[in-house]
Amino acid sequence: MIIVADENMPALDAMFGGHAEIRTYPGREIGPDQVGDAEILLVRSVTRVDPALIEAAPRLKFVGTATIGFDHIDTRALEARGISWSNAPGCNAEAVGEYVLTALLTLAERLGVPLKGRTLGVIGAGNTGSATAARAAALGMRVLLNDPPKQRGGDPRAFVDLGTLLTQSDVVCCHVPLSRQGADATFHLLDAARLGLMKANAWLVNACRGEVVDNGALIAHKRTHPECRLILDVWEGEPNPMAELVALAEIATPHIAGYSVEAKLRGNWLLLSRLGETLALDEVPPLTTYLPQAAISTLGLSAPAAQSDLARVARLVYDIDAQDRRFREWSGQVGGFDRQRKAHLERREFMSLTIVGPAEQAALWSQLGFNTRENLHGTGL
Ligand SMILES: NC(=O)C1=CN([C@@H]2O[C@H](COP(=O)(O)OP(=O)(O)OC[C@H]3O[C@@H](n4cnc5c(N)ncnc54)[C@H](O)[C@@H]3O)[C@@H](O)[C@H]2O)C=CC1
Ligand SMILES: O=C(O)C(=O)[C@H](O)COP(=O)(O)O
Repeated sequence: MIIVADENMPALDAMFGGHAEIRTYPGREIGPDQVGDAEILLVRSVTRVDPALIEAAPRLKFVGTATIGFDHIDTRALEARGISWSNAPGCNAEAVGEYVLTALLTLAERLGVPLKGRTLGVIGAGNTGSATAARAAALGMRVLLNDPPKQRGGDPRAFVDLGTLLTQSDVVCCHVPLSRQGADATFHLLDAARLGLMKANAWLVNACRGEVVDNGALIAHKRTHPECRLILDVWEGEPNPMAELVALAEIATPHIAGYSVEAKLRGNWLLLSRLGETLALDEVPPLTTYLPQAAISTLGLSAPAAQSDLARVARLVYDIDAQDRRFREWSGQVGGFDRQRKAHLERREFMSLTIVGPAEQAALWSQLGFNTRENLHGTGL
């Protein structure tokens, strides 16, 4: 069995090595010339699985993308050839929720504002949107959800229309897939007119796909609404984002909101689970088999944490300021965006850190995603 895979997928040998021959390439370079005898193709979001690639792979049985988004895959062309495919739903939901939470806490600290009592609007209440919503609610934020497909499907949560969300939210977070057709198409969902509905000092977070927000219109909006704050992880025209927009963002990162160690391994592992029969696996080892020990695993708190303490702890796990600085240093250099992604700061999920602290805040830490156990003495470690 021959597997062609993106070289940026971790633990490929540990997971698939015993069952197949693995050939790896940089994701953007996987094309017709690399897949001639591939039976399984494992990719991430930067490989375009289009008709030309599919035609060049006569032995292809399965395409797996270790991501949630699959706008880079021509699923109709695969289905027409009878090739099965899978994405990895939910693999990076916690990572994205934690990225957004860390970014919000960091920006709030810079501006000296409380988050509690503010309204956060989530556009797209699926896995990543729900993970973000849960953390915002734990901070005491009022959460609004907009998701017409889920609302039509009978999801019992309370939803609002997009106009209501945009006019009422202090923070607007985008968590939709990129789609270009149909009633729910998201390409330029936030165009000039919709950006104009936001409060003048609203914060906008885009951690889904750059093209969901009209980046040119966003630049114009920010120029006329300097109080608006931007947290941007994704960009139109990746890997060449508009330098002007990078400079206007408060927090700018190179499409790594979903890049925790756990999320990347989970994405591969979900594909391994899908391939059990094809690879004749007796069993799929649990994900923990592949997880390294976190460098810092326990943190003791001697007093209830204020918002500034939450920010410090979040950044102990993931130093988003450092990621932002690095991105700006490299921004504009040829190949800089992809180099930044490859050399992104290693980041564990909050669950890798056990918080030992006052009992009254155990529920808060747990809702934010951390591991918790009560401080038995009530006064610290
Ligand atoms: N920056 C990063 O590293 C990451 C980016 N993403 C992006 O975020 C997207 C969302 O990820 P998940 O939450 O895991 O996907 P999901 O499929 O669980 O949720 C997406 C939600 O958006 C809703 N939706 C679709 N069209 C909509 C519209 N027009 N308006 C409002 N809601 C709409 C869907 O009904 C669904 O509930 C992915 O498709 C991917 O493009 C995901 C993970 C990491
Ligand atoms: O899951 C998704 O969808 C994402 O956006 C990925 O986290 C992006 O990572 P790469 O696939 O581009 O490495």
